[in-house]
Amino acid sequence: MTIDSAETRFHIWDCQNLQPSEQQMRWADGFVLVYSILDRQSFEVARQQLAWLRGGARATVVLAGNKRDLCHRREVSVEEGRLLALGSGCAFLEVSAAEGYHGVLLVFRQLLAAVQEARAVPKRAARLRGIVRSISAVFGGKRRVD
Ligand SMILES: Nc1nc2c(ncn2[C@@H]2O[C@H](COP(=O)(O)OP(=O)(O)OP(=O)(O)O)[C@@H](O)[C@H]2O)c(=O)[nH]1
Repeated sequence: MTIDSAETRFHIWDCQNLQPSEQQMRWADGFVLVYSILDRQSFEVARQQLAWLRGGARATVVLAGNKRDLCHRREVSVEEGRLLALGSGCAFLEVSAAEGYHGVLLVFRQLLAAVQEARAVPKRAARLRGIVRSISAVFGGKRRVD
């Protein structure tokens, strides 16, 4: 897939179970949780999965409400989806997989951005520690910064 003129290859593991296995958790850089906006039960499943994913590993997640083309039959409001994502600190989109590939492309673009952001945060923290250490060395401070 070409995103911002860079070629990005996604390997997708379609996970049907309620919780990903340990192997899937180790394998994945990020997760897309999809529910149908016509089906409240699928939203509740996504809520459970999100709680589980956000619990231990602080996984990178994008929440996607699908079938937006059928919004006259909607059971889950856009606000509910947005609120769930907001409370879990993940990205959120409503899309329609039936109306061409653009919505799906947006989901994967969001996922890539979230994964890149998650990877950048520890690097930024490490850089900051490096700067603080340098300052401590210059001023001969004894304070440890780990
Ligand atoms: N109208 C509409 N139909 C959709 C959309 N996305 C999927 N569908 C339809 O919903 C049905 C289920 O789609 P699947 O792709 O099989 O969904 P799934 O969740 O992977 O299903 P499983 O393989 O059983 O887990 C199919 O008939 C699709 O054509 C959408 O955005 N809009």
